[in-house]
Amino acid sequence: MNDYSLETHHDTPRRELLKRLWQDYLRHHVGLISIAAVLVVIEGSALGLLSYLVKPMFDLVFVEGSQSDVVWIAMAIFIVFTARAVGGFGQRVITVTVGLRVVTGLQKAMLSHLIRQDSAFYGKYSPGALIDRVRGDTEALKGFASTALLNLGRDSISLIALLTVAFMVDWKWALFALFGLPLLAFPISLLRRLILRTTRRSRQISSILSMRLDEIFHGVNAIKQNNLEAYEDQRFQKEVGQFFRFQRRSEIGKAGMPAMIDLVAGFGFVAVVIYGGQEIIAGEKSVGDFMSFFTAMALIFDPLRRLSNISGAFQAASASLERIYAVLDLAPTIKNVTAIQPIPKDIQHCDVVFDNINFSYGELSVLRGLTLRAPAGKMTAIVGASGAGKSTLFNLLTRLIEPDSGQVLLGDVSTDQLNLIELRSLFAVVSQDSALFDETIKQNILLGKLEAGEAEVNQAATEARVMDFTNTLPGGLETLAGPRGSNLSGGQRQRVAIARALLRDAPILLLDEATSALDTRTEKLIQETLDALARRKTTLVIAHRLSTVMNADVIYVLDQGVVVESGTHRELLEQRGHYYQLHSTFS
Ligand SMILES: Nc1ncnc2c1ncn2[C@@H]1O[C@H](COP(=O)(O)OP(=O)(O)OP(=O)(O)O)[C@@H](O)[C@H]1O
Repeated sequence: MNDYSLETHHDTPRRELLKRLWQDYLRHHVGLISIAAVLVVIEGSALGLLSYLVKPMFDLVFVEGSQSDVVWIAMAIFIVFTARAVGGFGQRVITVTVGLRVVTGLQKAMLSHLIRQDSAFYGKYSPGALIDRVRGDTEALKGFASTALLNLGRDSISLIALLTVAFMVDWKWALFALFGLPLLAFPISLLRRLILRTTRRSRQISSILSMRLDEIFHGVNAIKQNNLEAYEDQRFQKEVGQFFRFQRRSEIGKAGMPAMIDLVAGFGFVAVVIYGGQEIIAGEKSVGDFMSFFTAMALIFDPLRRLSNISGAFQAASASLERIYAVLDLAPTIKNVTAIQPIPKDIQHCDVVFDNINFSYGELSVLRGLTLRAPAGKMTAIVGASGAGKSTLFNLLTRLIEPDSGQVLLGDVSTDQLNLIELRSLFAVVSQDSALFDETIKQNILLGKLEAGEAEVNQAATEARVMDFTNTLPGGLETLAGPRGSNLSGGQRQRVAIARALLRDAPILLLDEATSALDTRTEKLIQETLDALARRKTTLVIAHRLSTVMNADVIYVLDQGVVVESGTHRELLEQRGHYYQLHSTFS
């Protein structure tokens, strides 16, 4: 049983995550990374060379006053700076490019993975929370990839070069300056744990915030009509407060690392000034020695601070990486079997059969041993009280969900033996939720058949009475439908969805309350089109308004997940049972 969990597994070693990231994404950019590595060496060594040049500058130029040495030292310093500029620029461009490619690659992979998840998964996670994973977590990773990795290469090389110079000048001074660093191991490991823990929590809360915003913006009218502004405000403020607290603790942890390095550096410097100062006074060391050493040490602590920062940034990034791989590791339950059966050639002559279906949403039993047959090329209606399980039948047919037991058949082939894409291409669906996108009305219709020509679109739009209202719009069919079709009325949205289904021209038509939002006149006109279509296609209709199903060849009445009656309109009325009661109530 798939529980569709996106919980992260904190016991997965973070090294494993990095290894996967390398194999899946970074490995492909190994050429660019190698060039960046060379540039890193150039940029990183420049600081070492610079501090090395301080010694001749002091001893030969400032102390001895040698004019001839000024020129080569100045030239050398210029070359060092130029090399550093070129290396730094090239390295940055490459690292940022690789970072962006990794992040956009992850975003693409996450979306194509998520879009193929079972629809039950979307019942568990809100759009806002998923948007936050795809955008927020990958962005968090990008911050690490492009700045931290950039520093990692350059600063490690700088550190090595500068340490070499410091030890070359005087190894004892160098040890004095650095003696406190090993003492930092323990507090730093504590800080790293703090950062990881707090970042994990702040990423979780960030998902909740995105979900909340998504709900608020989608439901803004309901919020206003129910005077819920203050309630939503307070709830959001409380959650933002939590986010603030965890994020701040994480940032404090990150800031703590370089601060500790600074503190230890201070003690080291004091020790060198006292000890080295004595040696210079005694004439054992030159001022140039001291200045060269001092420059190297002063320059060491900058990269060292940044490197210690990386460790914190890595902890933060790994919290996002865990969340990204939790998505990429999720496997859908509804997928193709290994031995796929071909779609029956005579699909238009195949009955649609639900054979002894049991289905439940978790604990809620929805269908209980339901059996019904929708004859090929005929119109079958399914009626019954709200919540009886009618729409669930359509979801089973299109394999958005799977039965707990029993079979859905097309002719004598079980739908779970067919290729999912081929199976779904057999249906044109108009559902209660006529999903429209923020594109033009025409583009929304075209989603039924992307390759359709102008004439086909116009015909579908005319038959679905879309033209009736687009003719009065300045943009006509090119008018934008707005986010989720919000620029159109409920009835207009339904007409666009019907036009899309007509254009699709699939062998099986599924209409779930397809005309419920239309005025009586338009409904009657569209009903004629749909009735004509139903004569050529296998059609299943769900409707509360019984007037729309009176002409159906067979009507099934559902009650609490089972078929309680079936027959034509006339036969069912004569039975004086459930259908008769429904009919009397609504007419
Ligand atoms: N995604 C879901 N998760 C959990 N329960 C669900 C889900 N979708 C539907 N249900 C439940 O399953 C039952 C059947 O729902 P279904 O949508 O099939 O009913 P219906 O007969 O089409 O109702 P209506 O006429 O109101 O559209 C209902 O009790 C509903 O609450």
